[in-house]
Amino acid sequence: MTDKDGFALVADAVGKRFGGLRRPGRWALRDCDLRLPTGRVCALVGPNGAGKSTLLALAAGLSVPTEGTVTVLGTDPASARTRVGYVAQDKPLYPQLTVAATLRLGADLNPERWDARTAERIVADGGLDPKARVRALSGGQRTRVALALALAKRPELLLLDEPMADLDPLARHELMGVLMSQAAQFGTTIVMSSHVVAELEGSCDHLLLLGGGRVRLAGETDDLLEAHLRVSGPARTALDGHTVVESRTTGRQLSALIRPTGPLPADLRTSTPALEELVLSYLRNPEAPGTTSAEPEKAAL
Ligand SMILES: Nc1ncnc2c1ncn2[C@@H]1O[C@H](COP(=O)(O)OP(=O)(O)OP(=O)(O)O)[C@@H](O)[C@H]1O
Repeated sequence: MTDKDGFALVADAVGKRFGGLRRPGRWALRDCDLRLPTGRVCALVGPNGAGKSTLLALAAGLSVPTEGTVTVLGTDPASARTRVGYVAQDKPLYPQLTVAATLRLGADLNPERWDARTAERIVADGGLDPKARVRALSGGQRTRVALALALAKRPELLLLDEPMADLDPLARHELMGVLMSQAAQFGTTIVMSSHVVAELEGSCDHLLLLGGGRVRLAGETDDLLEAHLRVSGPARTALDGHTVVESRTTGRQLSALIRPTGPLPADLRTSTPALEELVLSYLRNPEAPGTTSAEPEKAAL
């Protein structure tokens, strides 16, 4: 038993810097520590350039960290590759192949684990002609083929980089349902980056928010929501001692999103924020201190 058992994805002090030794670029990821328990559906959010794709590529074993270690399914990412499904942001496929030939290639590359029925059903549900060439498909149709390949592999960890970005609303709804049923049926861990937070609400039970290459929020969604409060009350109310993520005063009214660290002034009204509101507050306030474990502050209440 190691401290990494029970986790699908672990990052220990991971940093990634692009560029060569002579001209090193900026850090795309820095001091990244995270522990994602097995079986979770994790939303990976953050502004453009935050490091989401970089983290997913490291977990997929397509790139190596400059410092620190990434552990996937208890081993190094390259060794875990057959047990991991990865759909990159640009959904790379062979343009000259037909849809049917693409699925056959998936089956040939994954002889042990291939679930042909799942692949064929996902493609058929999108009304795709198996004889159509990939180059003739729309962006959303290509995404469907890429998701069919990744899901048919029956991965233990599924890494999806903005999988829903170019799907129409019905396709999003349907494929999100397919992902959720895969997670429920096989205990698949899913990490899914997205800019549409509302779409992740209700599906994701874990949240990872990156900002400027660092982890700002990480934990079970319910714990993170419980650790925060939306408060409103008289403008002069002092919030000293509490962690203020965002605060606004309009006339004589104060409204704020905080992580309380003890009892609050009696004249404040409080409510639990929605996930989208929580994420937007952190995105609007890049300097607000994050938390990677909701427990210590809750314990202080
Ligand atoms: N191959 C590369 N070479 C040089 N810099 C890179 C490379 N890939 C990413 N970066 C840089 O690393 C940082 C993180 O990029 P990354 O693509 O991981 O962000 P992201 O959170 O996925 O962004 P987005 O939401 O726009 O997709 C950015 O500053 C980016 O310019």
